[in-house]
Amino acid sequence: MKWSEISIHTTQEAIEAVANILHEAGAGGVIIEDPEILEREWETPYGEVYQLSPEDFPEEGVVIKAYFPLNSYLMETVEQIKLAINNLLTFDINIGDGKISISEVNEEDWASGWKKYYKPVKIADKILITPTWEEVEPKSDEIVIELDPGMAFGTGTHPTTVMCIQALEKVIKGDEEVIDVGCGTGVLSIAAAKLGAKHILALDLDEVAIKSAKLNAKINNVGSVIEVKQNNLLDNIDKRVDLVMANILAEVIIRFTSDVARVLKPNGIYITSGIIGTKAELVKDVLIRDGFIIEETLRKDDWVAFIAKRA
Ligand SMILES: C[S@@+](CC[C@H](N)C(=O)[O-])C[C@H]1O[C@@H](n2cnc3c(N)ncnc32)[C@H](O)[C@@H]1O
Repeated sequence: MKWSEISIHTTQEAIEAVANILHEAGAGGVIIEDPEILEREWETPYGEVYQLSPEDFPEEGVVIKAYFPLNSYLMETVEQIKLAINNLLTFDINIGDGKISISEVNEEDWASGWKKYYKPVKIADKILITPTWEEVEPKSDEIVIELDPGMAFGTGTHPTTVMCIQALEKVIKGDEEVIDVGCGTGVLSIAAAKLGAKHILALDLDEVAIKSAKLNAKINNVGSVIEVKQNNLLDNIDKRVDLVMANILAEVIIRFTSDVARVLKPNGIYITSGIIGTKAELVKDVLIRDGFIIEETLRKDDWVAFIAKRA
Protein backbone atom coordinates (compact mmCIF):
# COMPACT_ATOMS: atom_id res chain seq x y z
CA MET A 1 0.00 0.00 0.00
CA LYS A 2 1.28 3.48 -0.82
CA TRP A 3 1.19 6.02 1.99
CA SER A 4 1.18 9.75 1.93
CA GLU A 5 2.51 12.00 4.64
CA ILE A 6 0.29 14.82 5.83
CA SER A 7 1.95 17.60 7.86
CA ILE A 8 -0.02 20.01 10.01
CA HIS A 9 1.66 23.24 11.12
CA THR A 10 0.21 24.27 14.43
CA THR A 11 0.87 25.42 18.00
CA GLN A 12 1.86 23.68 21.23
CA GLU A 13 -1.55 24.37 22.66
CA ALA A 14 -3.21 22.38 19.88
CA ILE A 15 -0.85 19.36 19.84
CA GLU A 16 -3.06 16.96 21.73
CA ALA A 17 -6.26 17.92 19.95
CA VAL A 18 -4.69 17.80 16.47
CA ALA A 19 -2.96 14.47 17.14
CA ASN A 20 -6.30 13.12 18.31
CA ILE A 21 -8.02 14.32 15.12
CA LEU A 22 -5.36 12.59 13.02
CA HIS A 23 -5.74 9.33 14.92
CA GLU A 24 -9.52 9.52 14.57
CA ALA A 25 -9.18 10.15 10.82
CA GLY A 26 -7.38 6.80 10.57
CA ALA A 27 -3.70 7.83 10.58
CA GLY A 28 -1.32 4.91 10.34
CA GLY A 29 1.16 6.80 12.56
CA VAL A 30 1.51 10.26 14.09
CA ILE A 31 4.80 12.06 14.77
CA ILE A 32 5.04 15.31 16.75
CA GLU A 33 7.94 17.65 15.99
CA ASP A 34 8.04 20.28 18.71
CA PRO A 35 11.20 22.42 18.87
CA GLU A 36 10.24 23.65 22.36
CA ILE A 37 10.36 20.17 23.80
CA LEU A 38 13.49 19.21 21.92
CA GLU A 39 15.29 22.37 23.02
CA ARG A 40 15.37 21.02 26.58
CA GLU A 41 18.25 18.97 27.87
CA TRP A 42 17.67 15.32 27.62
CA GLU A 43 19.61 12.93 29.83
CA THR A 44 19.90 9.32 28.75
CA PRO A 45 19.88 6.48 31.31
CA TYR A 46 23.69 6.37 30.84
CA GLY A 47 24.17 9.96 32.01
CA GLU A 48 24.82 11.50 28.56
CA VAL A 49 23.19 14.89 28.08
CA TYR A 50 21.80 15.93 24.72
CA GLN A 51 20.65 19.38 23.84
CA LEU A 52 18.73 20.04 20.67
CA SER A 53 17.78 23.49 19.48
CA PRO A 54 15.05 24.73 17.15
CA GLU A 55 17.75 25.29 14.49
CA ASP A 56 17.95 21.52 14.17
CA PHE A 57 14.54 21.67 12.56
CA PRO A 58 13.75 22.94 9.10
CA GLU A 59 10.24 24.08 10.10
CA GLU A 60 9.29 26.74 12.63
CA GLY A 61 6.73 25.95 15.31
CA VAL A 62 5.09 22.61 15.88
CA VAL A 63 4.67 20.22 12.99
CA ILE A 64 2.53 17.14 13.38
CA LYS A 65 2.98 14.47 10.73
CA ALA A 66 0.64 11.62 10.03
CA TYR A 67 0.54 8.82 7.49
CA PHE A 68 -2.51 7.85 5.48
CA PRO A 69 -3.05 5.24 2.78
CA LEU A 70 -3.16 6.70 -0.72
CA ASN A 71 -6.67 5.69 -1.74
CA SER A 72 -9.64 7.07 -3.65
CA TYR A 73 -10.68 9.26 -0.71
CA LEU A 74 -7.35 10.65 0.48
CA MET A 75 -8.51 14.11 -0.49
CA GLU A 76 -11.69 13.69 1.51
CA THR A 77 -9.71 12.51 4.51
CA VAL A 78 -7.69 15.73 4.28
CA GLU A 79 -10.89 17.79 4.02
CA GLN A 80 -12.28 16.03 7.07
CA ILE A 81 -9.08 16.80 9.00
CA LYS A 82 -9.24 20.48 7.93
CA LEU A 83 -12.83 20.68 9.08
CA ALA A 84 -12.01 19.13 12.46
CA ILE A 85 -8.96 21.39 12.99
CA ASN A 86 -10.92 24.53 12.13
CA ASN A 87 -13.58 23.36 14.51
CA LEU A 88 -11.02 23.61 17.36
CA LEU A 89 -11.38 27.40 17.06
CA THR A 90 -14.87 27.09 18.50
CA PHE A 91 -13.24 25.71 21.65
CA ASP A 92 -10.86 28.71 21.72
CA ILE A 93 -7.85 26.55 20.93
CA ASN A 94 -5.16 28.49 19.08
CA ILE A 95 -4.35 26.33 16.04
CA GLY A 96 -1.74 28.70 14.55
CA ASP A 97 -2.00 28.80 10.76
CA GLY A 98 -3.29 25.19 10.73
CA LYS A 99 -1.59 24.83 7.33
CA ILE A 100 -1.78 21.33 5.88
CA SER A 101 0.80 20.01 3.43
CA ILE A 102 1.12 16.67 1.77
CA SER A 103 4.21 14.84 0.63
CA GLU A 104 5.11 11.38 -0.70
CA VAL A 105 3.00 12.27 -3.70
CA ASN A 106 4.66 15.08 -5.66
CA GLU A 107 3.34 18.42 -4.43
CA GLU A 108 1.96 19.35 -7.85
CA ASP A 109 0.55 15.88 -8.33
CA TRP A 110 -1.08 15.32 -5.00
CA ALA A 111 -4.43 16.72 -6.02
CA SER A 112 -4.60 14.24 -8.88
CA GLY A 113 -2.47 11.36 -7.51
CA TRP A 114 -5.48 9.78 -5.80
CA LYS A 115 -7.36 9.77 -9.13
CA LYS A 116 -5.52 6.59 -10.13
CA TYR A 117 -7.33 4.84 -7.30
CA TYR A 118 -10.71 6.36 -8.06
CA LYS A 119 -12.58 3.82 -10.17
CA PRO A 120 -16.28 3.10 -10.81
CA VAL A 121 -17.70 1.53 -7.66
CA LYS A 122 -21.09 0.10 -6.77
CA ILE A 123 -21.67 1.63 -3.35
CA ALA A 124 -25.26 0.63 -2.67
CA ASP A 125 -27.88 -1.76 -4.08
CA LYS A 126 -28.65 0.42 -7.06
CA ILE A 127 -26.06 3.18 -7.16
CA LEU A 128 -22.85 3.04 -9.12
CA ILE A 129 -20.49 5.98 -8.76
CA THR A 130 -18.02 6.69 -11.49
CA PRO A 131 -15.47 9.42 -12.10
CA THR A 132 -16.35 11.43 -15.20
CA TRP A 133 -13.17 10.25 -16.94
CA GLU A 134 -14.11 6.52 -16.80
CA GLU A 135 -16.40 4.75 -19.29
CA VAL A 136 -19.00 2.46 -17.69
CA GLU A 137 -21.70 0.19 -19.02
CA PRO A 138 -24.32 0.00 -16.28
CA LYS A 139 -26.69 -2.93 -15.86
CA SER A 140 -30.33 -2.10 -16.54
CA ASP A 141 -31.24 -1.68 -12.84
CA GLU A 142 -28.21 0.43 -11.93
CA ILE A 143 -28.32 4.18 -11.30
CA VAL A 144 -25.09 5.86 -12.36
CA ILE A 145 -23.70 9.00 -10.71
CA GLU A 146 -20.85 10.63 -12.58
CA LEU A 147 -18.59 12.81 -10.46
CA ASP A 148 -15.75 15.19 -10.97
CA PRO A 149 -14.74 16.00 -7.40
CA GLY A 150 -12.14 18.66 -8.28
CA MET A 151 -11.00 19.95 -4.91
CA ALA A 152 -14.32 19.47 -3.10
CA PHE A 153 -15.26 16.67 -0.71
CA GLY A 154 -17.31 13.84 -2.15
CA THR A 155 -15.99 11.16 -4.49
CA GLY A 156 -18.80 9.07 -3.09
CA THR A 157 -16.33 6.43 -1.91
CA HIS A 158 -15.65 7.79 1.59
CA PRO A 159 -17.30 5.51 4.20
CA THR A 160 -19.34 8.42 5.59
CA THR A 161 -20.79 9.17 2.13
CA VAL A 162 -21.37 5.51 1.28
CA MET A 163 -23.52 5.10 4.41
CA CYS A 164 -25.60 8.18 3.50
CA ILE A 165 -26.29 6.82 0.02
CA GLN A 166 -27.22 3.42 1.42
CA ALA A 167 -29.59 5.20 3.81
CA LEU A 168 -31.04 7.27 0.95
CA GLU A 169 -31.86 4.08 -0.99
CA LYS A 170 -33.84 2.92 2.05
CA VAL A 171 -35.80 6.10 2.78
CA ILE A 172 -36.53 7.79 -0.54
CA LYS A 173 -39.93 6.78 -1.83
CA GLY A 174 -40.38 9.54 -4.43
CA ASP A 175 -41.40 13.23 -4.54
CA GLU A 176 -39.63 14.32 -1.35
CA GLU A 177 -38.46 17.84 -0.58
CA VAL A 178 -34.87 17.52 0.65
CA ILE A 179 -32.09 19.66 2.18
CA ASP A 180 -28.45 18.54 1.89
CA VAL A 181 -26.34 20.35 4.51
CA GLY A 182 -22.64 20.41 3.57
CA CYS A 183 -23.21 19.17 0.01
CA GLY A 184 -19.54 19.09 -1.09
CA THR A 185 -19.53 17.79 -4.69
CA GLY A 186 -23.30 17.37 -4.45
CA VAL A 187 -23.06 13.58 -4.49
CA LEU A 188 -25.88 13.07 -1.94
CA SER A 189 -28.15 15.57 -3.67
CA ILE A 190 -27.60 13.84 -7.01
CA ALA A 191 -28.29 10.44 -5.45
CA ALA A 192 -31.50 11.79 -3.87
CA ALA A 193 -32.59 13.30 -7.21
CA LYS A 194 -31.88 10.10 -9.13
CA LEU A 195 -33.77 8.05 -6.54
CA GLY A 196 -36.85 10.22 -7.10
CA ALA A 197 -36.77 13.24 -4.75
CA LYS A 198 -38.72 16.21 -6.14
CA HIS A 199 -36.44 19.06 -5.06
CA ILE A 200 -33.15 19.33 -3.21
CA LEU A 201 -31.68 22.43 -1.61
CA ALA A 202 -27.92 21.78 -1.49
CA LEU A 203 -26.02 24.00 0.96
CA ASP A 204 -22.31 24.45 1.64
CA LEU A 205 -20.13 27.12 3.19
CA ASP A 206 -17.28 26.51 0.79
CA GLU A 207 -17.22 28.24 -2.61
CA VAL A 208 -15.29 25.39 -4.24
CA ALA A 209 -18.01 22.98 -3.12
CA ILE A 210 -20.73 25.26 -4.51
CA LYS A 211 -19.10 25.35 -7.97
CA SER A 212 -18.44 21.61 -7.89
CA ALA A 213 -22.03 20.74 -6.84
CA LYS A 214 -23.49 22.93 -9.61
CA LEU A 215 -21.23 21.33 -12.21
CA ASN A 216 -21.92 17.77 -11.05
CA ALA A 217 -25.68 18.36 -10.93
CA LYS A 218 -25.51 19.48 -14.56
CA ILE A 219 -23.29 16.56 -15.64
CA ASN A 220 -25.87 14.19 -14.15
CA ASN A 221 -28.83 15.99 -15.77
CA VAL A 222 -30.46 16.80 -12.44
CA GLY A 223 -29.59 20.51 -12.38
CA SER A 224 -33.28 21.40 -12.65
CA VAL A 225 -34.18 19.77 -9.31
CA ILE A 226 -31.06 20.71 -7.33
CA GLU A 227 -30.77 24.26 -6.06
CA VAL A 228 -27.21 24.97 -4.84
CA LYS A 229 -26.66 27.77 -2.35
CA GLN A 230 -23.79 29.06 -0.22
CA ASN A 231 -24.99 28.97 3.37
CA ASN A 232 -23.81 28.32 6.91
CA LEU A 233 -25.57 25.14 8.07
CA LEU A 234 -29.33 25.88 8.21
CA ASP A 235 -29.01 29.58 9.10
CA ASN A 236 -32.02 31.53 7.78
CA ILE A 237 -33.52 28.49 6.05
CA ASP A 238 -37.20 28.45 6.90
CA LYS A 239 -38.79 26.01 4.46
CA ARG A 240 -40.16 22.69 5.79
CA VAL A 241 -38.95 19.49 4.13
CA ASP A 242 -39.40 15.72 4.24
CA LEU A 243 -35.74 14.81 4.48
CA VAL A 244 -32.52 16.42 5.71
CA MET A 245 -29.12 14.87 5.16
CA ALA A 246 -25.88 16.10 6.70
CA ASN A 247 -22.54 14.36 6.40
CA ILE A 248 -20.38 16.77 8.38
CA LEU A 249 -18.66 15.98 11.66
CA ALA A 250 -19.95 15.04 15.11
CA GLU A 251 -18.94 18.39 16.66
CA VAL A 252 -20.81 20.31 13.96
CA ILE A 253 -23.83 17.99 13.90
CA ILE A 254 -24.53 18.47 17.60
CA ARG A 255 -24.47 22.24 17.13
CA PHE A 256 -27.41 22.38 14.72
CA THR A 257 -29.63 19.39 15.51
CA SER A 258 -32.37 21.67 16.82
CA ASP A 259 -32.30 23.53 13.47
CA VAL A 260 -32.78 20.24 11.64
CA ALA A 261 -35.85 19.55 13.79
CA ARG A 262 -37.10 23.07 12.93
CA VAL A 263 -36.96 22.54 9.13
CA LEU A 264 -38.31 18.99 9.12
CA LYS A 265 -42.00 18.22 8.77
CA PRO A 266 -43.46 15.89 11.45
CA ASN A 267 -42.24 12.34 10.74
CA GLY A 268 -39.55 13.81 8.50
CA ILE A 269 -36.30 11.86 8.21
CA TYR A 270 -32.80 12.98 9.15
CA ILE A 271 -29.81 11.09 7.75
CA THR A 272 -26.66 12.15 9.52
CA SER A 273 -23.12 10.90 9.04
CA GLY A 274 -19.48 11.89 9.47
CA ILE A 275 -19.62 10.71 13.07
CA ILE A 276 -16.51 9.03 14.40
CA GLY A 277 -17.40 5.95 16.49
CA THR A 278 -16.21 7.44 19.79
CA LYS A 279 -18.67 10.36 19.43
CA ALA A 280 -21.70 8.33 18.31
CA GLU A 281 -23.30 8.16 21.77
CA LEU A 282 -22.95 11.92 22.18
CA VAL A 283 -24.68 12.59 18.84
CA LYS A 284 -27.38 10.05 19.66
CA ASP A 285 -28.11 11.77 23.00
CA VAL A 286 -28.42 15.15 21.28
CA LEU A 287 -30.73 13.70 18.60
CA ILE A 288 -33.01 12.22 21.26
CA ARG A 289 -32.89 15.46 23.29
CA ASP A 290 -34.06 17.37 20.20
CA GLY A 291 -37.03 15.06 19.64
CA PHE A 292 -35.68 12.49 17.18
CA ILE A 293 -36.29 8.75 17.26
CA ILE A 294 -33.30 6.70 16.07
CA GLU A 295 -34.62 4.36 13.38
CA GLU A 296 -31.33 2.79 12.34
CA THR A 297 -27.62 2.98 13.12
CA LEU A 298 -25.17 2.26 10.29
CA ARG A 299 -21.47 1.54 10.80
CA LYS A 300 -18.57 1.39 8.36
CA ASP A 301 -14.93 1.26 9.37
CA ASP A 302 -14.67 3.64 12.36
CA TRP A 303 -17.63 5.75 11.20
CA VAL A 304 -21.27 5.83 12.28
CA ALA A 305 -24.39 7.22 10.59
CA PHE A 306 -27.93 7.52 11.92
CA ILE A 307 -31.31 7.43 10.23
CA ALA A 308 -33.57 9.35 12.63
CA LYS A 309 -37.22 10.37 12.51
CA ARG A 310 -38.58 13.66 13.82
CA ALA A 311 -41.29 12.77 16.32
C1 LIG B 1 -17.67 15.58 4.97
S1 LIG B 1 -18.04 16.72 3.69
C2 LIG B 1 -19.47 15.94 2.96
C3 LIG B 1 -19.67 16.19 1.48
C4 LIG B 1 -20.78 15.37 0.82
N1 LIG B 1 -22.07 15.73 1.37
C5 LIG B 1 -20.55 13.89 1.00
O1 LIG B 1 -21.32 13.25 1.72
O2 LIG B 1 -19.61 13.34 0.42
C6 LIG B 1 -18.68 18.06 4.62
C7 LIG B 1 -19.02 19.28 3.83
O3 LIG B 1 -19.60 20.20 4.76
C8 LIG B 1 -19.19 21.50 4.43
N2 LIG B 1 -19.34 22.34 5.64
C9 LIG B 1 -18.54 22.37 6.72
N3 LIG B 1 -19.00 23.26 7.63
C10 LIG B 1 -20.12 23.80 7.09
C11 LIG B 1 -21.04 24.79 7.53
N4 LIG B 1 -20.89 25.39 8.72
N5 LIG B 1 -22.07 25.10 6.73
C12 LIG B 1 -22.24 24.50 5.53
N6 LIG B 1 -21.39 23.56 5.05
C13 LIG B 1 -20.34 23.21 5.82
C14 LIG B 1 -17.76 21.32 3.94
O4 LIG B 1 -17.37 22.41 3.12
C15 LIG B 1 -17.85 20.00 3.18
O5 LIG B 1 -18.12 20.22 1.82
